Amino acid sequence: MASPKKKLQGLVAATITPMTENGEINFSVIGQYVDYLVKEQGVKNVFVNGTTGEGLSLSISERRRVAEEWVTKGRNKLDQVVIHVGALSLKESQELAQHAAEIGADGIAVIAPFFLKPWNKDVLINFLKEVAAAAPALPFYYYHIPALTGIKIRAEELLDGIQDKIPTFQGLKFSDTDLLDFGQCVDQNRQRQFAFLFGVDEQLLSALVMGATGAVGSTYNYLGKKTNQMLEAFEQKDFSVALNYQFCIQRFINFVVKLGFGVSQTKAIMTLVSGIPMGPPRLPLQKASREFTDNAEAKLKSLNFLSFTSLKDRNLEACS
Ligand SMILES: CC(=O)N[C@@H]([C@@H](O)[C@H](O)[C@H](O)CO)[C@@H](O)CC(=O)C(=O)O
Repeated sequence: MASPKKKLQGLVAATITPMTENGEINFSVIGQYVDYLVKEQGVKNVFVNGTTGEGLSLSISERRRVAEEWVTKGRNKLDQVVIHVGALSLKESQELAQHAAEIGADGIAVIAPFFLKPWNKDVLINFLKEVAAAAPALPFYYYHIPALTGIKIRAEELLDGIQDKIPTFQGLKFSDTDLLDFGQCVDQNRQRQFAFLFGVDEQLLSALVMGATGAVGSTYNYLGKKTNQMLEAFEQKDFSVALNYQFCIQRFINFVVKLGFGVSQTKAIMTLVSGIPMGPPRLPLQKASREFTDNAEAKLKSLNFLSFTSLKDRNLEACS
């Protein structure tokens, strides 16, 4: 059985794949990106080539190179680099899993194949098992994101007996709002040392109450520091302070969701906050509009998530 150096916990940034204006991957900024996450956001774990990283829009060779760059640039800086290796083709998924092991990644994650779909839990487990077997020394995480895959098999059901089939199974990345399902995953597996990583950033506090051991998300790229303050307050059992942080984060996410929020907009916000050019997304996604970026910038400033340019910008919704 795979035994990770230590359990994956705390915040995990779902990394963006930086691109140039002509649509090529901009590998040259990944080193700077690692330093930014560690030094400015206090985030030392990354989840590479997932939804935010447009993993399914990259070629297999691009995915391999992106994974290599994160592992190389993250060495001695990041705690864990988990590579998402899910694909529609089992063979491609296995190739990526094996590659992740070869380059020294700390874990692999897999989504359910979503075109020709597994029609029940056993079929899905069989698919995951075959992928996991290609990297038998790496911790394996199931990436549950039913709104995007369309696979509605409950995570609770999937976890039932999963280690008998997949001995390297180490945890769940749960990107869904069904807290009954999430809570039952935790409750029914209390004797096991699984990582329960929540993936809906705006609801993380509720998931912590349910027993989440960590979180993977897009906003930890630029709101990692604020979210870490929430985690600390929760640890200290200072629940009203933790709630204030969550509400503050929600105010921003709620604002951008109303404008239309997704991977493209995450790229624009991260460029704005970090100063590292993330570039446009790849088709079929469209670049975020100038109007979106201007509005997001004003909101970030008013919430105190970005430094003020002048005192008159201040207002009362600022979060401390
Ligand atoms: C659908 C989606 O992209 N969800 C994000 C969240 O971090 C999301 O952006 C955030 O909760 C804001 O809604 C993550 O769960 C995705 C993720 O972890 C990934 O990129 O693999």
